[in-house]
Amino acid sequence: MSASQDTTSQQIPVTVLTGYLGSGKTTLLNRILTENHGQKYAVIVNEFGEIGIDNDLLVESDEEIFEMNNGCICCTVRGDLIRTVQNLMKRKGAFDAIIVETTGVADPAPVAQTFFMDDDVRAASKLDAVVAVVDARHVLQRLKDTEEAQDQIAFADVILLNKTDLVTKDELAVVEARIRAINPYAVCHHTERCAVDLKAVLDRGAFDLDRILSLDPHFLAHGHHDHECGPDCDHEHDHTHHGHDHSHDHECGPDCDHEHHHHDDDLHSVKSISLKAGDLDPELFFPWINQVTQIQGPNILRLKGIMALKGDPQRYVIQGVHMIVEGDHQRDWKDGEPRESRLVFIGRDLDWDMLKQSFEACVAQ
Ligand SMILES: Nc1nc2c(ncn2[C@@H]2O[C@H](COP(=O)(O)OP(=O)(O)OP(=O)(O)O)[C@@H](O)[C@H]2O)c(=O)[nH]1
Repeated sequence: MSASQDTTSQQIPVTVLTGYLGSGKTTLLNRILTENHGQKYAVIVNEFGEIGIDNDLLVESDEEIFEMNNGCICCTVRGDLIRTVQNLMKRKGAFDAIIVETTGVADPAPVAQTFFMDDDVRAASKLDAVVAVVDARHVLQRLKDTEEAQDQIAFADVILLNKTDLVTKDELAVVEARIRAINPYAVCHHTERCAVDLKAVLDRGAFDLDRILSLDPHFLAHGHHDHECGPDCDHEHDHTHHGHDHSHDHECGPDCDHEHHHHDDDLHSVKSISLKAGDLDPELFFPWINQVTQIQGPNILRLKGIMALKGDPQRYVIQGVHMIVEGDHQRDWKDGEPRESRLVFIGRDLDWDMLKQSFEACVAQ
């Protein structure tokens, strides 16, 4: 678990661009490539695993995905992407950053994991952020019928809620609430034809342990929201088509950091879970997080957290993708800053009660 400061400066930042078919990825890409920002981008587009037209049209190509050594099917890296990045690296200096546009129906995890997990790729490049373009007009339907649409939102650090010209203000609010229910932590911009300040999209440092918290104002904010959920609560953390339905029979109070439920009629719904505690016992916490990610890894799309470890003057930041967790010290806790441990999971079929209880068992005595 470490993030070397020395290597990061030489690593080329990589932005992974996701979004369902027709959401506006190419529109954004064209904007990035034509705006006058003085940066040179290498763009890797779309075609992973798809057969070239010159190949045998009759053969369905399997995506080339390698399991990591631990054999977990959730932890995969893409051989084709590794080779493409390696080839690009031979032309080092020719560009400042890499953008990978994934296919509209692709699960973004293997692409992100390749940058997160493959040693050679990682030495040369660093994952900057996962950006999802969402079609405001069609996303609600897509969320009902495809898991990929959920995964793309769940995985994102930055979301462009695009095609706002095709929905009313009220419809947009419903769509945004639905997106927030899947991923309350991404920064969300409303756009028409992906018109957004590119600084909001590029060079975000969302996977950079040093910057992860300072740059993302929404990250972890939800864990200590300052509203009170009342009987009329239509807050984003629980939506069903049949009215308000917290699955636990309590009423959310001001410290509610309850799990975030989603529409009943969706496929295995993605939800986010925020956990909060004071100082943790590192002897308990590290074995716990390793165990949780080993057991629940396939269902964990993203995890991020900042930990106060007993006896440790520094904030400890962790993040993960499926079973792979990475962590490092960030900076000293400031005078007067409450030493608080906060951990967020975004995933599918996560057992909130088990996670909460076992997390709280790591609290330092
Ligand atoms: N009305 C409207 N149309 C848009 C907007 N953004 C993009 N489009 C149009 O939507 C269509 C799809 O946009 P693309 O940028 O090609 O979408 P994509 O995600 O690259 O599509 P795939 O490559 O099929 O996955 C194009 O006709 C765009 O001109 C928008 O904000 N409003």
